[in-house]
Amino acid sequence: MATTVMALAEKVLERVYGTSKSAVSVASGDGDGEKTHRHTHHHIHRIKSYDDIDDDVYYSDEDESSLELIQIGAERTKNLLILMSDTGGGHRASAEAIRDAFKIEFGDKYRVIVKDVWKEYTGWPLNDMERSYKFMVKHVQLWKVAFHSTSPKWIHSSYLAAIAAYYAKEVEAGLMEYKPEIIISVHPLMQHIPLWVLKWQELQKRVLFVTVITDLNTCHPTWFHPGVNRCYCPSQEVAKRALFDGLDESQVRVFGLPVRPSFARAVLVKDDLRKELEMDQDLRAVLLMGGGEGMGPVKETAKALEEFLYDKENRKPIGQMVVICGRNKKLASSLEATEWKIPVKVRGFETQMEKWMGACDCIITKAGPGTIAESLIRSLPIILNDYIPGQEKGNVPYVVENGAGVFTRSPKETARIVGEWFSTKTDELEQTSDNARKLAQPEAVFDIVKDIDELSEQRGPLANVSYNLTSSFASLV
Ligand SMILES: CCCCCCCC/C=C\CCCCCCCC(=O)OC[C@H](CO[C@@H]1O[C@H](CO)[C@H](O)[C@H](O)[C@H]1O)OC(=O)CCCCCCC/C=C\CCCCCCCC
Ligand SMILES: O=c1ccn([C@@H]2O[C@H](COP(=O)(O)OP(=O)(O)O)[C@@H](O)[C@H]2O)c(=O)[nH]1
Repeated sequence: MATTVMALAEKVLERVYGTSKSAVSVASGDGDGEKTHRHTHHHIHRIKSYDDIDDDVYYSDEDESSLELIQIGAERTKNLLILMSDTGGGHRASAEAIRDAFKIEFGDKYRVIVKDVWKEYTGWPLNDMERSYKFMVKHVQLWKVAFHSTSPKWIHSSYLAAIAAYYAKEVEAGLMEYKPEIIISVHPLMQHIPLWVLKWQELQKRVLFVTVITDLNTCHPTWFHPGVNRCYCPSQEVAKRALFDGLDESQVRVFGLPVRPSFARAVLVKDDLRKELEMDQDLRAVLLMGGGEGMGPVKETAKALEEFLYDKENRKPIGQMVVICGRNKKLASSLEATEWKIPVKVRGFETQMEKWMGACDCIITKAGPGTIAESLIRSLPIILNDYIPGQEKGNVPYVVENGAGVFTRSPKETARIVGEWFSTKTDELEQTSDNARKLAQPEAVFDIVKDIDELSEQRGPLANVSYNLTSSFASLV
């Protein structure tokens, strides 16, 4: 069934593009006024941005139909496009981790661009995924049904083929804008359509396409596409699923979930961090958060913590709390307006998560894979207080069975555990922290970028071929 759908999808694309490839026009118009306008705009932007950022290459664009690239110098910067979407905060965090690791390891060898091609190049509903996703995860039953009902290959392939029929040209325009020699997808819905576009444009052999999975366990099968050059799995559990779903062993690598190098490489001293972040120097600290969107029972948990971290008899706090609300502004302003009996820091979206984690002694969070992987690197014992059905469900046993934390949905129970960790059960806190450290994979992002570089080097001169735009993307405009 799935093979039939794939074949159908290709037929759909063939229909979309028509019989002649020159019909795949970015700037020449296709009869659809609005779309043509959008394409033309992108094209102009593309030429501008390339001139702006590239010192080594020059483009001649007097005639848009014969875009040429003239290469100067032997070592040329390679274009690498990372496809992500802000559905949650984890995909962007992983994309940025990969971008930063490329910079650290390879300097200017790669020009890395992080893009949400759906948002920038397509229309509804794809360009509004963030909002739709937020709505769906708020109504968990809806998300549960959507997640599980789209798991069979033939179902999600059909949906994606239908979307491809409508938006493949736009996606292609998005890819063309950056002329990537390497594409990295860090999102479950960014394999199929870009790969179909590459295949149809006969670029599949020239452009390296890899997937970096950002779910630790029960991920959606859309992550697994047999057409990728590599599929980086963060855990053995995910690798097993990839093999089960038809990927070959040669395609699969297990290095861990990519976490920003600022977590892995920075030497952070708790006392210094607390001074910098204006926290109490002596009290143990708990970090409370709910992913990039500030989801889950954050407010209730903060209130319960206030009770359990306050010694009523001696009228003094036994701990302090940091609440990071992410993009949830309503939550932040509500917590900021509260008076607390213990020292509390309320923050919005923080860009230096490694510092806040480094300054604390344990963390309470929903089971987001990014936050979990980062907490492990900082050796933070984890209390998971929620999970999104489907992709995050498996993160709970991943943490609990490895002794790196506990799971409870009850704010009171959560606060009780923290209260004990900070008073009578400090040994348990230490032991859980040790277990977390053992599970951490701080070097994962570097292993991933080195492997991609190796793959790209193995292709050798092929990179030049793919950059010969007259024979690839440019021949299509
Ligand atoms: C026959 C029954 C029909 C049932 C109705 C289904 C209608 C289809 C509607 C929605 C599609 C749902 C897609 C499910 C696949 C999702 C795969 C997946 O794992 O997605 C996860 C990501 C979010 O990333 C995760 O975030 C977590 C934290 O929040 C965590 O960080 C984790 O690590 C991340 O992986 O979800 C998405 O990006 C999904 C966005 C869906 C928004 C839906 C908007 C509507 C857009 C398009 C409609 C058509 C979609 C077709 C999709 C095709 C098949 C899957
Ligand atoms: O204020 C914030 C809140 C969250 N994050 C990051 O957002 C990501 C959240 O990813 P996760 O997979 O945990 O959950 P999601 O937000 O995708 O649901 C992690 O890297 C966090 O460090 C951040 O940088 N600043």
